[in-house]
Amino acid sequence: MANASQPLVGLVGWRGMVGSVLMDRMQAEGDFGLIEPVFFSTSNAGGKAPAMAKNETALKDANDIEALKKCDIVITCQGGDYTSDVFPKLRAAGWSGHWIDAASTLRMNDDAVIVLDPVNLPVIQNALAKGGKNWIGGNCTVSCMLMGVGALYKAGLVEWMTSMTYQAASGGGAQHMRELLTQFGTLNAEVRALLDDPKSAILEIDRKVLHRQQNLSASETANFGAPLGGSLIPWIDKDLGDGMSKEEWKAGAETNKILGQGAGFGTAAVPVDGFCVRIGAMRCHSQALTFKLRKDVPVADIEALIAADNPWASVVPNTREATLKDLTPVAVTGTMNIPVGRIRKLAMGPEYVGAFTIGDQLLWGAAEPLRRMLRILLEA
Ligand SMILES: NC(=O)C1=CN([C@@H]2O[C@H](COP(=O)(O)OP(=O)(O)OC[C@H]3O[C@@H](n4cnc5c(N)ncnc54)[C@H](OP(=O)(O)O)[C@@H]3O)[C@@H](O)[C@H]2O)C=CC1
Ligand SMILES: N[C@@H](CC(=O)OP(=O)(O)O)C(=O)O
Repeated sequence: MANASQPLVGLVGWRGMVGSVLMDRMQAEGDFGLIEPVFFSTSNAGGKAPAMAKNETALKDANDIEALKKCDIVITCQGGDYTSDVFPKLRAAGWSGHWIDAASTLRMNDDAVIVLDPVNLPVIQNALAKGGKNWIGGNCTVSCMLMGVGALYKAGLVEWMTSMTYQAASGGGAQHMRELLTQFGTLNAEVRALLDDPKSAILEIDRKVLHRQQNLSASETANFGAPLGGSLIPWIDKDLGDGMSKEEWKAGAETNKILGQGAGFGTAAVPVDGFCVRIGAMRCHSQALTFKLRKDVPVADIEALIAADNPWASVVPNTREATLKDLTPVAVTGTMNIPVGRIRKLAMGPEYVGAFTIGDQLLWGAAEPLRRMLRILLEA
C-alpha cells in the first residue's frame, strides 16, 4: 500500500525502448518505493498498468490533461511529438508540477535545464532555487561524452574540442536496431555457401556482398535510408542547411548549456564541433575526441582528473591489450561504465590531446539522467 504522502509521479512512454531502460533502473535503485506511480499510455488507456503500479492499476490516457494535472511530477520518454502536443496544453491549464523529459523539444528553452547531475549539479540546484520546473535529458552523445571527460571542462582546461562520433543504431529507435540486424542477416545469407567453403575467393564474397548492399530494397533500408550493415552513414538527424547536421550542432549547443556557459550565462562558450557518424553498433555511442587545452598538462594529470571526476568514468590504459578488453561497445553495453582511453598527446603540440570514450546511449545517454533528476526532486 502506498504512503498517501508520496508524490504522484506520472510515467509516460514507460514501455518504449528508453522507457523500459528507465523502468529497469528505477526498479534496481528502489525508486518506486518513494513514489506513487501513475502509468499513462497513448494507445491503451484503461489497460493494465505494469507490476510496479500501487493504487492506480489501470493505465491513464496520456493525452488527458486533467489526469496529468494531478501529478506532482511527470516523466516522459514518449518522444518529441508528444511533448510538443501535450506540454504546452498542460502548462496552459495551470499545471505547475515538474516535467522530466527525454525528448529534445524543450532542451534549449530558457526555462529548461539539460540535466546531467554528475556534471552540472550546481546548474540544476541554481535553477531549482529559482523555481525551475522543466528538466530535460541531453543528447545521448553529449551526455556520454561529458560523463567521461567533463572533468577537463570543469577544470577550465578546454580551449576547444572536436568530437568524431561512432553512433549506434539504437539512437534511431528500436526499428533501426532491427533493420541493422536484418541487413547483417541478409548479407550473411548472400554469401553463406561461399563462407562455408574455405577455398572460396574472398574477392568473390566481397563482390556479392557489395552487390547485395547496393540492391537492398526500400523496405530493407526504410529506417536508415541507406545500407548500414557493413557500411556507415556520416549524417545523423536533420540537415540544418549550412553544412551541419543537427546532431553536430547539438554537440556545441548542449555541451555549453549543460555546463552553464555561453549565451545567457556568465562564462564564454567553448567551441565544440565535429562529425556525427552512424555505425553498425547496437546501443553504445563511441567518440574520438581531440582537445586543444589552454596549457600543457601532463597525461598523468589528465588521467587523474578523469578518474576522480565521478564514480562511472574510468581511465583505460592506452595499450592495445587494455583497449581491446575494456574500450569497445561490447564491453560497455548494458553497464553504467564510461571508459575513457587512448589518452595521449597528439603530434600537433603539447596542448593537443586525443581520447576515445564510450557510453551506453540508453543508460547515461537517455534514461539515467532522468531517473537521477527524479531523485533530486524527491530529496529536495
Ligand atoms: N532512442 C534513443 O536513443 C533516444 C530517444 N530519446 C527520446 O525518447 C523518445 C522515445 O524513444 P524510444 O524509447 O526509442 O521510442 P519507442 O518507439 O521505443 O517508444 C515510444 C512509444 O511508442 C509506443 N509503442 C508503440 N509500439 C510499441 C511497441 N511495440 N513497443 C513499445 N512501445 C511501443 C509506446 O507508447 P504507448 O505505450 O503510449 O503506446 C512507447 O512509449 C524519442 O522519441 C526521443 O525523444 C532520447 C534519447 C535517446
Ligand atoms: N540523435 C540520437 C538519438 C537521440 O534521440 O538524440 P536526441 O535525444 O538529441 O534527439 C542518435 O540518433 O543517436
